[in-house]
Amino acid sequence: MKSVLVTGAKGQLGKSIQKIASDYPQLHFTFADSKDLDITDPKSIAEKLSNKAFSHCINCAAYTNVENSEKEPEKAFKVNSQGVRNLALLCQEQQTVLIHISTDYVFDGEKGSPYLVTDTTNPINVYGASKLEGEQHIQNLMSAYFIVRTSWLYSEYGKNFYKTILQKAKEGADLSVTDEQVGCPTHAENLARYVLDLVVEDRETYGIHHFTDEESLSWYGFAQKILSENNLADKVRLEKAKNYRTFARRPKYSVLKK
Ligand SMILES: NC(=O)C1=CN([C@@H]2O[C@H](COP(=O)(O)OP(=O)(O)OC[C@H]3O[C@@H](n4cnc5c(N)ncnc54)[C@H](OP(=O)(O)O)[C@@H]3O)[C@@H](O)[C@H]2O)C=CC1
Ligand SMILES: Cc1cn([C@H]2C[C@H](O)[C@@H](COP(=O)(O)OP(=O)(O)O[C@H]3O[C@@H](C)C(=O)[C@@H](O)[C@H]3O)O2)c(=O)[nH]c1=O
Repeated sequence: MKSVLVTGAKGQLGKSIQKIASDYPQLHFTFADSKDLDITDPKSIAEKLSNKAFSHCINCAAYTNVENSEKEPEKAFKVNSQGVRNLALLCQEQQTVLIHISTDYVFDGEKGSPYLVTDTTNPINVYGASKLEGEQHIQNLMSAYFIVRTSWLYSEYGKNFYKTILQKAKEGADLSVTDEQVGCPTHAENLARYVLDLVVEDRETYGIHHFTDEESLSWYGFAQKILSENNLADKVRLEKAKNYRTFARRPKYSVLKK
């Protein structure tokens, strides 16, 4: 039986994997949150990853606060770059296949058409730069790995754009949302199924992969969809924001091509 370690298990992807784990009875799961396993601490990783206990490790641990990453870049790099390096070293030593999740924000958004896995990266914010460094450590240190880039994750768990918009709408706030960035919102459960299928199917197509849901939208378009799915479209005022103020720059167009 394949044995799968899931790090960052209390984040939205980690929880989505836990939700569907019973659909994969052929896999044995160990879920580790940041207290059980801190990827910035090599000793903490080695306590779990020893004696070749795991065939696969799905790394859901990350520093995902895009705005705070600009203010505290060292925190983003510590987890998304150094932490991932620690994990890659141990996985390589233990012959554990690493399935690592990365982001559309490794691209600058200037291409204007969907990004291929072979396209040049050029992050324009700290979070994207830290995630790119994480990817590079894995590529340099490992032979059996999947780097799965995805985008605009949402789910019932954690903090995400879907929940923020819904919350604001339910409070009766007027909404002002940018239409200046386009990407593919992706339900975390669909990504969870994709990564678990990678494990089950024993694929050895190692390297970088892109996985997103199909529809590309602006954040404004996504907000429209969220309101209409929740029968709130007639009840809330939604306007297109021009120059919505943020600390971090974000790619204008970050659709990923599978
Ligand atoms: N959210 C999104 O829109 C997107 C996310 N991604 C990537 O997908 C992956 C999953 O994202 P998502 O589930 O949304 O992220 P979340 O922020 O919901 O979860 C991340 C988890 O990582 C944990 N964590 C943070 N630091 C450490 C550490 N040092 N050691 C162990 N665990 C740690 C956090 O725990 P705690 O809260 O206890 O610190 C948290 O539970 C990440 O790699 C992210 O970069 C890619 C594209 C889009
Ligand atoms: C909440 C809100 C956001 N916005 C804008 C700000 C920003 O430009 C855009 C998205 O906002 P957020 O800050 O919610 O999303 P952001 O944190 O940028 O989301 C990103 O997270 C990381 C982890 C990823 O890897 C990316 O794929 C992407 O999902 O929408 C509005 O215009 N109006 C609003 O009311």
